[in-house]
Formats: sequence, C-alpha cells, structure tokens
Amino acid sequence: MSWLVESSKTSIVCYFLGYALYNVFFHPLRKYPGPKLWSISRIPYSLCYMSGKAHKRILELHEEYGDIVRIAPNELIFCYPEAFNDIPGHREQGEEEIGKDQGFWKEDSITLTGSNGQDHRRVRRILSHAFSAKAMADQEPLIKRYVELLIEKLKIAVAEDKSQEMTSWYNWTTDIIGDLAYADPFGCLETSSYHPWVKLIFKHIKGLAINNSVAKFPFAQSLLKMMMPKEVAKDIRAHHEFNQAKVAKRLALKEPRPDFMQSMITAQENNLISHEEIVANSHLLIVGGSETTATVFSGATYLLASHKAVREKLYQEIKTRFANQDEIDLLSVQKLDYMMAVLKEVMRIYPAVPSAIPHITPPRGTMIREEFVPGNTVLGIWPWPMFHHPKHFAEPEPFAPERWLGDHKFEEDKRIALQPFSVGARDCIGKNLAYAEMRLILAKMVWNFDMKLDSRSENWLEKNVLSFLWDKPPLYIRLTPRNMS
Ligand code: HEM
Repeated sequence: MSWLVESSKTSIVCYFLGYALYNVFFHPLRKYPGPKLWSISRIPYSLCYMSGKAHKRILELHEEYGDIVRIAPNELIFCYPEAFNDIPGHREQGEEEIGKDQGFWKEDSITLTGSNGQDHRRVRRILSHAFSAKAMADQEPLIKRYVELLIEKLKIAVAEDKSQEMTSWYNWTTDIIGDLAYADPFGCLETSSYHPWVKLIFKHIKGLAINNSVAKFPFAQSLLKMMMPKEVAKDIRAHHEFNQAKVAKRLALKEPRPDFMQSMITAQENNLISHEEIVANSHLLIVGGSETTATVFSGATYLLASHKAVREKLYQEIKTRFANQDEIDLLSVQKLDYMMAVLKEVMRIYPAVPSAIPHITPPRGTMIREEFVPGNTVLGIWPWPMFHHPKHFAEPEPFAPERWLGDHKFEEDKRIALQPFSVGARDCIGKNLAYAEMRLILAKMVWNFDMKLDSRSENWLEKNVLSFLWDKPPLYIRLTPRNMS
C-alpha cells in the first residue's frame, strides 16, 4: 500500500513541476516579463489582490518590469496611456471585440457590464436613452430635490455636531439613483440613516476582493460558499429579493417616468429585453451609480479639507460665478473650470474604480501594440497604477489641480492616461450624469460649508483598503456653515 501512496505523491510532484516548467519555458506568454513565481501560478496574484494594497504592488511591478507585465500564467496587465484605446477602446471595422472575461463576471454575465458582443450592444442601445441629454434635463428636478435635501439635513446635523461622518452622508445620496431606478427612494437622506439594503451594498465591498480572487479557483469558490455564515447567505438572498420586489413595483406603474427603467420597459414591450435582464441591470445601475460617486465625493471632501489653498480657490470661483445658490444648477456648474480640474485630480489620486476589470482576447488572438497576443489571454489595466505612474504624471503623489490648468510644471504629463470612466463602446454609460451630480453636489457643499479635517481622519487616504473597490474608513469632517443665501 505504501508504494501506492509514494507513487501518488511522486505523480503529483511531477505534475506540478511539469506545469511550472511549461508555464515558464513553453507557455505562449513566456516572452512577457514579470515575477517568475507569478507566471507559474495565479496564487501570488490572488494573494496580492486580497492584501488590501494591491494597487501599490501593481505599480511597483510596472516600474520594475515595464508597460506590459505577466501577473499570472494566462494574464497580462498593461500600463501605458494608449492601453485604454488598445484594450477596451473601439475596434476597427471587422476586428473582433476584446470582450469581458466571463470567468470574472459569472452570475453577472447578463448585465450590461458583464455581457459581450450582440447582447452588450442591444442592452447598451436600450439604456442609452436613459442617459441622453434630454433624459438628464428631465431628471434634473429630481436630482436637485435630493441635493437640496442633503444640504438641508446636513445643516440640521451640523447644528448639533460640527464633525460629521461624510462617507455615510454621501452613501445616503444613493437616494438619487434609487429614485431614478425604482421610482421609490430609500429614504436615507430623509431619515439621515441607512436603509438596510443600501447598507448592504456598501458592506458588500469588503467581500469583493476575496470573491474576485477565488473566481478562478472553482474548488476554493465552492469551499467559500460552503463556509459562508448562514446570516451572510440570508443577507444575499434578501438583497436579491428586495431588488426583484422593487423592480416589480416600478414595472407596475402605469405613468411613464423620466428614469432608467422607462427605456427598459419600452424595450420589453417590443421583446428586446428579458425580465431577468431588467432585474439584473437595475441592480447594476444602483450599485454602479451610487458607490462610484460616493467614493469621488468622499475623496474630494477629504482632499479639499486637507488643502486650504485649493479649498479657498474653489470657493472663490463659485462665489464669483453665482449671486445666490438658486443659480447653481446642472447647466451652470459646467462653467466652473477650477472645479473640473479639482474633480479630475481627485479621480486621478483616488479613482472610484481603482482595480482592473478583466478583458479576454478572442479565441484567434489579436494584435496589441503591434504584437500578437494569443487567444483567451486575460488582459487588464489597473487604473490606480496608471494614474500614479511617474512616467505619466509628474509628482504623482501631491494633490495638484493646477496640472489640469496648463501649469508648466506638469506640461509633460500624459493627460490621456487619466480615464476614470474607461473608454470605447463599453465606457461608463453614466459618465455625464456622474459629472453633473458631482459638480452640483460639490458646488452646493462648498457654497454652504467650510470644511476642515477632523483629527480622527488624518491620513484617511492611506487608511483605505483596496478590496477591488475601496473599503472606505469613516471620514470625519468639521463643517462650518457659511452665511450665504
Ligand atoms: C464617478 C462616477 C463613476 C465612475 C468613476 C464610473 C466608472 C466606470 C467605469 C470605469 C466603467 C467601465 C467598467 C468596465 O470596464 O466594465 C463604468 C461602466 C458603467 N457605469 Fe460607471 N462610473 C461612474 C458613475 C456611474 C453612474 C452614475 C452610473 C449610472 C447611474 C454608472 C453606470 C455604469 C454602467 C451601467 C456601466 C457599464 C457600461 C457598459 O458596460 O456598457 N456609472 N463606469
């Protein structure tokens, strides 16, 4: 019997040795540089992914190995400004799409962001109506109402305690997207507290890195499911049931509404979208449309609170442009050039989507940067390292909005490297809405309050944990109301 055990052990060792040798010396990606251990197995990349600081390690890898690095047997990452055009960007006519890696999306593959080819184009066309200039003009009164509610409730809270935990306030503005998707707000701002469903969205971030890391290890994924505490499984079920119930309630409304759902309802009447797709995409819109903007608001508030000169300059711009705050609307905020520079710099320093969203080459392979990349190779661009690489941005660490306003110190910057909304046929469909919302909220915040950092939140940026998206620590800011009309 012992000979059987011995020979099994030898076979296993030989298998792994052969696998390692193949990956290093014979694999089609062998010519790409990267740490040897990472090219043998996915495990080092997965461990890095779960470390909470993967963005920094990935930047180090690009600095050490160059623009294209092999980070797993079958995976390459790219860090040069044109990479956004080469991978998610528009393809030439007749060229095959570099689609999303379905191994990453799994259950989300029927959403807009997880689907490929015809399905993606069909749903994108349907949803694009909800994000047109006309739709946004129709949505403006609703957005303004919630922004006014945010300011009003904050003023009440600040009268009691100047120091407010701002990530929660910005998470509560999910009310806007909740109303645009379900016609039924969560009531977070009204009650100045979390709706349990909204709380779960933000709590869920912590698990994303683990979930994404094990996605490529089916055994580990099954194990994780088996080990999942009962309450977590119950939370997940309740979360999905809540989404389904909200969608059903919105679908039952007879009156047309200028919201995200209307275009899907019209499409369903013409058999262009299924009920399951409507449910899945409503969830995507809520999560994609609220977590991202809440991150940018939190980053902007922290950076403004800790940079007095920038804060003052922004305040001056807003005060000079508007006579009273009723003049601040979605259209007028577009004229605030300094604010735009501030927002770009916030998204460079603290991008809302900091980690790579994996794509995959078509089975026949494709050309990238005049080199052939074999079929079924997973490709990624990590936004945080792209936006922090000293080859792309001079002095990448300090918060410097002037870099977007022609300051000669930054004239060598590769500005096209900053693509926080990605590019091409799969860029952020909510980009214009996000900019409108961000400018409006920031303008109203700066008009109404001066912001200073509470000592509890010093080095807040450094305390953020990367879990695919940011797992944000509490952000305490001291708000002083200004006496403005
Ligand atoms: C600052 C705010 C935002 C940032 C930084 C952001 C960023 C992004 C990025 C990088 C992508 C591409 C993801 C990929 O490659 O799969 C994306 C896609 C998407 N975003 Fe946003 N987003 C923001 C706000 C919003 C808002 C407000 C909405 C809607 C309410 C939204 C809805 C979507 C959807 C549906 C997609 C998938 C598009 C497609 O695959 O065709 N996003 N976003």
